[in-house]
Amino acid sequence: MKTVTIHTLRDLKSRGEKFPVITAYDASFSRLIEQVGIEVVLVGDSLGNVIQGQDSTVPVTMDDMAYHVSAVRRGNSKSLIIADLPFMAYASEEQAMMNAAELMQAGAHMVKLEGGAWLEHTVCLLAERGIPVCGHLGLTPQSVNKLGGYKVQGRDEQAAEMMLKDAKLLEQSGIDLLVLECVPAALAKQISEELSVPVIGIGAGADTDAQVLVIYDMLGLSPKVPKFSRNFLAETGSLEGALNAYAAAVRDGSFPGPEHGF
Ligand SMILES: Nc1nc(=O)c2c([nH]1)NC[C@@H]1CN(c3ccc(C(=O)N[C@@H](CCC(=O)O)C(=O)O)cc3)CN21
Ligand SMILES: CC(C)C(=O)C(=O)O
Ligand SMILES: [Mg+2]
Repeated sequence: MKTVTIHTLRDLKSRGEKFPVITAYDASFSRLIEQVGIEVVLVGDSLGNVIQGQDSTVPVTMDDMAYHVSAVRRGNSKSLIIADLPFMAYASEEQAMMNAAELMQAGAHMVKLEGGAWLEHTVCLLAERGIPVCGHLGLTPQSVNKLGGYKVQGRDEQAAEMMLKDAKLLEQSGIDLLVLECVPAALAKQISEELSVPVIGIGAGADTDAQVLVIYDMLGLSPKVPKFSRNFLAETGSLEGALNAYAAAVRDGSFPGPEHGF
């Protein structure tokens, strides 16, 4: 695999080629991900759940994120590395710039933040300063206490319109990628079609430009695997086989199936 940049991903979208994204938190999995040629690695704040055993991503700190980003970067010199800015690390524009800089200096190529219109100016500031940004709409787990649980978002017409508007505003502000989590497939399809930046889905149907899964979920290691995931280790019997099968299934459109969506 050639070194992946944001331009590689735009080219894939313009050619209609779907690409896989997967989370990693350490150098060993990150090396395997490079070996099988998965274009994008997300150092997700889901590490709160799967590494630390927390019941949400809210307890995850900047120190936690920087530690795992540096490990993932050391294991992989080809994939594009996205790092989640954790809970309250981008509450103000000043904090967003300081903390994004820290994750970029730890080895990330892009930062991700959860939210819509309120992030308009933050995204502009980061983009202007040379930091690529990934947006995240739909189920935004850092707001679980406000949302009242891990629930599908954008079900009624008003919420769907709002999400489309937020997506367009984030694109105008300068995001280079967008994650849509737990949204109805038809809405994710529409947003993917109307944006020129690649849209990555999780529990968002088959018609986004890319898919992402938490690596421990697709290896069957998580105690509570969300319904949008699939156990690729059980199907293949090796870590390398599981990652290869996931990448192939995303690229040929066979994952996700209708049973993985809302
Ligand atoms: N291991 C793990 N996997 C994830 O995908 C994940 C994390 N952790 N932590 C951060 C967020 C939280 N996420 C979650 C967690 C639970 C559900 C869940 O229970 N979903 C229900 C559907 C709810 C509904 O129907 O409204 C499901 O049955 O999958 C979804 C996303 C996704 N992210
Ligand atoms: C589930 C993905 C999109 C994420 O944000 C994470 O792993 O933290
Ligand atoms: Mg996250």
